[in-house]
Amino acid sequence: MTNDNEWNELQNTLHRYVEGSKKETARGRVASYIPELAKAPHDALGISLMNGDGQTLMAGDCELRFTMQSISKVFTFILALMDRGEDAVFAKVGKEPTGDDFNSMLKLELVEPGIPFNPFINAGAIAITSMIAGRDADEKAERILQFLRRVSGNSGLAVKDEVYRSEYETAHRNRSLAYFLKDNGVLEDDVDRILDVYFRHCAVEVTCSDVAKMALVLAYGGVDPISGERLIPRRFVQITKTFMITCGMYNASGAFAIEVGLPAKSGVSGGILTLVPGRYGIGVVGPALNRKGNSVAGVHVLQQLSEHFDWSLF
Ligand SMILES: NC(=O)CC[C@H](N)C(=O)O
Repeated sequence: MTNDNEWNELQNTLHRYVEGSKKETARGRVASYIPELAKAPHDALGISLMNGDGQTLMAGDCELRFTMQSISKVFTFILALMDRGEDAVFAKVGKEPTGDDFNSMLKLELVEPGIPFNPFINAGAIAITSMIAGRDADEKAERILQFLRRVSGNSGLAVKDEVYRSEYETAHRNRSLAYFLKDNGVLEDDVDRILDVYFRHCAVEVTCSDVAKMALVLAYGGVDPISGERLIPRRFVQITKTFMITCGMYNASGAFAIEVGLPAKSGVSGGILTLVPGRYGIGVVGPALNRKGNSVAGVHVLQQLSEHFDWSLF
């Protein structure tokens, strides 16, 4: 299928696929361990898909606003690589999946030298946040926000205060992880300051189209295909997309690689960032999650689309 034909067919079928996957939301539950997230609509499902000409297709509840949560980890990781370089980053986080839940601390104690297995589990992302350059928490958070605005092309992106506060007040597990990391010598700064920046970047509010645009830059190897500007070094995009395949859907990454076969990153607000290399950036939202913390209907619709359009890389 040529890309034009595929785009036309997507235009004709996207609504049908989203409608067909909506009933899957009944099999999931909206995250409530961050109390503010529990307010999200249980039965929503939306998708936005952007091509290299900047054309966008949208279907379902794509106007829904949600916080990035773990999707932000993709970009803090890239920013840490850009700030510190590969060697410094990989001195503090590993390159392997864990097979454990995203907020697990099991392997930090069990496996020497006690550094997080990868940058996309919570422990790894907290370590990465501590590497972002900046004089203080405000400057670090601001640099992350500016980077997200740049990649999304949306200068209006901002932190949703209610979600930030809600997580700040209830993140006992993340605090335990952070103190454990501090004790293992992984964190460079004060625990509370690092967590403050971490909660802020998790609480950046977006729509599916913002996520699709961010994904598009990764789909084009770090170049914004609309402006032609290189935003991220190619090597760092390659590393990031590899992690998206092996760890992006947490301990469901293997199943996702088999069923969908695309680099992806999910968040507990129900968002998924994924991409078809050299073609599309895709943003999905469906707040009802499966047991592993991934959008149940979001994964379903991507599975259907990948099968229909033969998108799997494998
Ligand atoms: N899986 C996620 O999206 C987790 C992000 C969330 N802010 C947390 O730290 O728990």
